[in-house]
Amino acid sequence: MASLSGLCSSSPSLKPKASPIAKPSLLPNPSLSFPSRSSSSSSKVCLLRSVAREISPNLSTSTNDKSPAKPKQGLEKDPSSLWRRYVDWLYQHKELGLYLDVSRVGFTDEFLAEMEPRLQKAFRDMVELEKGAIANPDEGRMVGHYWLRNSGLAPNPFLKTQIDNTLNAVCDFADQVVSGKIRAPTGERFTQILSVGIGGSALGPQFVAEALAPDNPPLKIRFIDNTDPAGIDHQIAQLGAELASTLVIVISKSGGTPETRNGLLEVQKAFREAGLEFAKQGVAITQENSLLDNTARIEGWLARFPMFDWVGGRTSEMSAVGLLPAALQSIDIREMLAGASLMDEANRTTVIRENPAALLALCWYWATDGVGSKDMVVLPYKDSLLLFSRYLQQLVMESLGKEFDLDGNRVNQGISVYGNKGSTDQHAYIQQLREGVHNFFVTFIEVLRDRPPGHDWELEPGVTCGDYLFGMLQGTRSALYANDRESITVTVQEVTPRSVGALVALYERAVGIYASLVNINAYHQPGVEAGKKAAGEVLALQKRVLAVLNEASCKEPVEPLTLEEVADRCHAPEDIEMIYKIIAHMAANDRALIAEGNCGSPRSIKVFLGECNLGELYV
Ligand SMILES: O=P(O)(O)OC[C@H]1O[C@](O)(CO)[C@@H](O)[C@@H]1O
Repeated sequence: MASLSGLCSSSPSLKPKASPIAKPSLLPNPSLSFPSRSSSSSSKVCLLRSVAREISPNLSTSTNDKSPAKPKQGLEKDPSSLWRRYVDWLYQHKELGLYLDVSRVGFTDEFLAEMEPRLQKAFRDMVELEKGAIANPDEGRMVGHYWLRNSGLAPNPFLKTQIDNTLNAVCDFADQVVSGKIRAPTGERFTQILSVGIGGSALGPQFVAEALAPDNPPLKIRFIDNTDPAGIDHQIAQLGAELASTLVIVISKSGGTPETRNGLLEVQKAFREAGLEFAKQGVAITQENSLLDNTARIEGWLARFPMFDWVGGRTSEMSAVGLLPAALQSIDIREMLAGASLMDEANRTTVIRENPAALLALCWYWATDGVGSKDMVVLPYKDSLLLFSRYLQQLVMESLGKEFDLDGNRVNQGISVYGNKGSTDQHAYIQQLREGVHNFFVTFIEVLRDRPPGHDWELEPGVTCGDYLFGMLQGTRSALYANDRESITVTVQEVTPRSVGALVALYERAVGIYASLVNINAYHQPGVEAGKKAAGEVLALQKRVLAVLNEASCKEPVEPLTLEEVADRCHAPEDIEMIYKIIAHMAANDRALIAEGNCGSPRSIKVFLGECNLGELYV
């Protein structure tokens, strides 16, 4: 395309073919304190262990008398009743070292009784789903992410073999890359991974890398997860000469997501400019015969791994999507799968208080009145879990945020999720949570192990840095509860592949159960299509605008057009605002576009191209 310049640019560099019109610049006018002494400086007592008990199937003895139909009263504040509630409801998964505390959510016996049959229906739905029912009716698809960590559950031997073969292929390939058997074309080992993907094809790998990658992984990972050219340039620039030893993993279930395609094209251009052969460093993870798969096959990329039709993007962390990047960072993916599988097993019981995912779903329903009336604030008190809330944002909101229920009723369901990490957020928005608008419930994620053994020290007598983090969590939980703000606490011993696998599985199942409680399809995302379609229409309109301008700019003399004239000639008078935005955007990016008038008053603008005869390019 010809050189470009334009609207709102201070230095229009183009020479319009012929124009009597002056071209003025169109730049717009412009403490918590802790006791410092402790009798024991190295208390190793595990409070949770000391109160954990074998869970009995009896229902709660809570004294609150609320039901979903009634407005909520204040929460239980009597310390001994609260302690009893804590002990009664504490869920423990011994093998996973995972605890779930729902005592600071004020659900009542009446609520439980009301929800019991609905939860039993949800359990039956999950059984059917795991057996291979078309649990995603709109797309006519099975929903099989649970089979990924226990291929024996797959509804037929063909799928089981597909899962096993893919896992073996991922492990083999990762082993060969890490050991140096597979090398970059220069003969060096691969040192970097550049992952290109978006949404479910990025968020899981990002979360897991942040949570589990060792300090010095054999391959370091970075991500292109947008079509922001500056962001892409930044990632490529950061790789510098290491582009030659970078494995580029392009991940897209559909194989046709525009942002991912753009990322790939940009990376391929960088390879060309560096004199590198992309195909020898490219890996595709996508559905068989997708556009991406065909491209990778025809161009002879280094490797291809399958995505399955029955795995959704947001539940794909245990497929090749999540496993390959993790294995290349030497994260133990079989442990991740084992953690997820153990959690799945726990979530198959029909005894509510022994089923952690059901407990979560129940609490979500209680806290949000089953209509998303409150937001879920996720606060991991561990830096490495920073991206858990972002990961959950897609998992929960893309799954539950639906206009219609399964019977076609308009329900506008969903639960908003946000969060960052504690105690950092203490100094950002906890003020509002404690005292401001009461439109949320909190999920604390607690990690008992502060540091690897042998590294801890007391920065003041009896108190370590991790004790402060612990204190901040407990203090925030208590302070919120004192002001009737409900919270759930999920506790794990350590951040390990096993516990991360378990966390992913816990939330995947909670979303499935909750979806059943509110009778929606959690496995499609029709709302996303509207935005994608509209974006396509904007780009099509941009091409029409360019074609119209090209024609007017090829006249002698050049015919500058008002926005109304452009819109009329595009046969799109109703799109005049979008046309203005298109022109402003192109002008801001030095495209071959000259505009006169005042940027701030669109009616005064007249626009033409700095060059004509761009021919058929825009048609
Ligand atoms: O893996 P794909 O097909 O590129 O899709 C990426 C993401 O786009 C969506 O389809 C819609 O945003 C997500 O569900 C998905 O995770």
